[in-house]
Amino acid sequence: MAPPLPSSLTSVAPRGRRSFVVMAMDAKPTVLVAEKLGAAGLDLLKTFANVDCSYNLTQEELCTKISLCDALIVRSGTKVVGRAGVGIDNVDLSAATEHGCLVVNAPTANTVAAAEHGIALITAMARNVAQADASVKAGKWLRNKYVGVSLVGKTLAVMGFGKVGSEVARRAKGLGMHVIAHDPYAPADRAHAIGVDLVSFEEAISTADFISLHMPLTPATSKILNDESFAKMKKGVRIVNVARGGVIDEDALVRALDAGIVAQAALDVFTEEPPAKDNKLVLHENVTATPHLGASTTEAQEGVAIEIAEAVVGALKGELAATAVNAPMVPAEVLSELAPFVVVAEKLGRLAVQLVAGGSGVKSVKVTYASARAPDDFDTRLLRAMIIKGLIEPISSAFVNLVNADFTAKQRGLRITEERILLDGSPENPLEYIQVQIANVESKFASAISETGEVKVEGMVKDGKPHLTRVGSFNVDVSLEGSLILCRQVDQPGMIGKVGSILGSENVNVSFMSVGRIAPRKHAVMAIGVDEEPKKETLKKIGDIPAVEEFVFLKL
Ligand SMILES: NC(=O)C1=CN([C@@H]2O[C@H](COP(=O)(O)OP(=O)(O)OC[C@H]3O[C@@H](n4cnc5c(N)ncnc54)[C@H](O)[C@@H]3O)[C@@H](O)[C@H]2O)C=CC1
Ligand SMILES: O=C(O)C(=O)COP(=O)(O)O
Repeated sequence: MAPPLPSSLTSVAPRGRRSFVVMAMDAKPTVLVAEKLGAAGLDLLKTFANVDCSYNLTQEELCTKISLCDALIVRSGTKVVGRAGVGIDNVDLSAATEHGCLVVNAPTANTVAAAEHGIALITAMARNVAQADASVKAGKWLRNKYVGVSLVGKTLAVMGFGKVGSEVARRAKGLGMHVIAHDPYAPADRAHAIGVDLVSFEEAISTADFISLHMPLTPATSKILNDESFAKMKKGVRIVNVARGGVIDEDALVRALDAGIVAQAALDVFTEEPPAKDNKLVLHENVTATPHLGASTTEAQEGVAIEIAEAVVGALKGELAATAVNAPMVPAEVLSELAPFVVVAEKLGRLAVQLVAGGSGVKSVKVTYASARAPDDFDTRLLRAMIIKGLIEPISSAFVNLVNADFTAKQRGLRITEERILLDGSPENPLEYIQVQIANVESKFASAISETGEVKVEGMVKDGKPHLTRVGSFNVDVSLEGSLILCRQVDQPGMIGKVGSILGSENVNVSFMSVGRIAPRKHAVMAIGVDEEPKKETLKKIGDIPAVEEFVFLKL
């Protein structure tokens, strides 16, 4: 599991309301399990949370209950988040993302079960097992009617060479089938390693005796088997679907079955589940149907229950779930390495936006990462999300986290451009410094405007702590903790003492102080870290010191 991150990063509860997967660290969280989940997973959840198992809820009941819960676990029968299975097509991901709600799934524990069911359907279909069984039970003995076809030497096209598809391919090889696969995104060497050739869509569907579907349902795969594709298939082809009903145009399949293009189909999934009683496909004599049983083995359900329970508990504890569907996957090593920079990133965002006085709005932000690492070795998504959080939260009621940062920025018309500066030095350290610049704005603190006209702040990690190292064109060095007073003054002796004594007399503790200047006896910028927020009158006293030209108070 990934190490805990600062809770500001992983917390996915919109302010003032509880959410599906939320870090309510104060009380024991409540997990609503809305569909049947294996006992092992429930036990695991109970070690950490209150578990409410409420099945068959109406939409209204579900909505009422969700508002009181911290996490929700569903399977495929629910329209609404931890998905105890692979397919997340029953979760409105954009709505979840928009509300900063983390969606996690259990992507691996039912893979073998789904692959085994695919193989079961291929073999059962080839030998008419379901139809023959029904006829024997009806008192018939139709040995000639149910002559089947052999699998050995036949070509199987696996459409979607992912987790399930590759396991089906491996098993079909064991049955003596010639296996080809179509998957525009799968690495060819992974296919070659098990003796499978990756081919084009056209080649796969036109040369196969059996076609087995294992791709996710996406806009690109919706009804990918349709009248046009059936027309290109070998007469007598057999189709298996344990992926999602929507990848087949079901009316077109009925037509292809009636026309004899498709000899048989074996379907575990349907566009509408359960299908209507008079569904022509289900009732077709050459179709074998199962009620979405791909993941339904005792072993898979136990595995899925544990996988989702671990993911939900991890998310509730503030760990970034490795199986998060709508947040960038950040490997554990990268997470722990970047953790201190995550704080710098958020604080720089907060500082930069508080320095803005007006102008054409905060629209264009440039982030520069200076690192000795090659750009390919350095993933900035996490840092970018935190800068966005820092930029947006002080000026809005929005709650920004890793899940919804990019979305929220886009929605607010905030354009973030990223640049990397490749430094000489040791790539062991992921990052030297981060710089945040906001263009086309005026600043409350004129000295924060750089030579090129942007509000500019720069920070780095020193001794594991976040530091502000540059404001505008002034170098400073102040730890980014508590709050900050930035003050520009004429560079002359006694200034630190004067400001320090005003703060001291008002019982405001100074945690850090640093002065940066362009040249001796000209202008200097003093950065003062304070533990308490000074009263307005105290700040006014600082402003009234004759040598002080401008100052600003900033909350970190
Ligand atoms: N019937 C059941 O109970 C179960 C169904 N499933 C379903 O099986 C499907 C596959 O699951 P996994 O293998 O775990 O997913 P996966 O993500 O590991 O594999 C999907 C593969 O499809 C490929 N793909 C995407 N677009 C494609 C396209 N246009 N043409 C061809 N390939 C394309 C991807 O590159 C990927 O390799 C999913 O739809 C999942 O929901 C999974 C488990 C149980
Ligand atoms: O994991 C998947 O994608 C499945 O289709 C399994 O669905 P289920 O959890 O059995 O309702």
